[in-house]
Amino acid sequence: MENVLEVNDLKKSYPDFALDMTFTMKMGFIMGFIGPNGAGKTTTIKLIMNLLQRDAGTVRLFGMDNLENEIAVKERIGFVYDDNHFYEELTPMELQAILAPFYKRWDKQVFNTYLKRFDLPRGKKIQQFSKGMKAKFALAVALSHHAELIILDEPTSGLDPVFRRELLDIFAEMIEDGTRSILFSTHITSDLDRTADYITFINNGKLIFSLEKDAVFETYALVKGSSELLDTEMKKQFVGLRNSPYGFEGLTADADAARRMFDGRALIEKASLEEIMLYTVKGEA
Ligand SMILES: Nc1ncnc2c1ncn2[C@@H]1O[C@H](COP(=O)(O)OP(=O)(O)OP(=O)(O)O)[C@@H](O)[C@H]1O
Repeated sequence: MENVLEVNDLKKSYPDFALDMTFTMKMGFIMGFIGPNGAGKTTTIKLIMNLLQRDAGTVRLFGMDNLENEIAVKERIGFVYDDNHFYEELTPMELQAILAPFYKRWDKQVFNTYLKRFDLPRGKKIQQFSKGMKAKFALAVALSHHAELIILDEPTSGLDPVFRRELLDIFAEMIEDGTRSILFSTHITSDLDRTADYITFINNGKLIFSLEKDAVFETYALVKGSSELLDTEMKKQFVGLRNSPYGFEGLTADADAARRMFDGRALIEKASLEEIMLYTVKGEA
């Protein structure tokens, strides 16, 4: 299966932050890109889009180098970033007139269909749109040139649950025929439980994992038991541990090993993405 995106040893350093990232993404799926504030999600996305100069590494999009073939790859990407700056004094129709010539495959009919579907007034200035309307408008633009890869930096942040759900349903619809992929960053891990096929989790500029969602839940588990069960050797098996009213609660990154080790003496439960993120980042929930 073709990789739509290959990020290899991609590096970028700031005085107190260093990104070093490697992961791949297959065509036809939704990948959720998660990590706490400052993990490097926006930096990675900007490097993929060549909006930021990398220090080292490569990015391949549709099998092509993203720098050597910048125009060709961008033609095939729909991009929504967290603070889209459109000319706000323009209306959607006026903005279309400016944007369309930049894309070989701009499709006025598709754009109009999305404006209608998202209830966006064609003749109203964008500055008069609500936050949710602006998010939908950015999405309409990203979807109107037959992009095969949609990259969105926190598309659901600041949106109400109804709106978020609608957006996620649109994502699911978009990948149905297997010819499009979506990479979207978020803090809202519950959005991913429903929609994502793959989860890429980064922390402090480093990859923690990039896995199929089901594999994440098979790999990680929450273990709950009485404190006497824990010795120093046992403690080493945990990504993070905390005391609970009943003893201890901890996250393991090897659920099978924990089952063997505790052999029925502790409760082993499915960990949510939020718990995986909290324990990994803090060492405790
Ligand atoms: N221009 C810059 N100069 C110096 N440091 C920067 C710059 N841009 C980003 N950083 C640092 O890089 C790190 C990663 O930032 P980034 O915006 O990629 O994180 P993020 O995962 O998108 O965070 P958030 O979820 O808060 O949006 C942060 O520590 C940030 O301070």
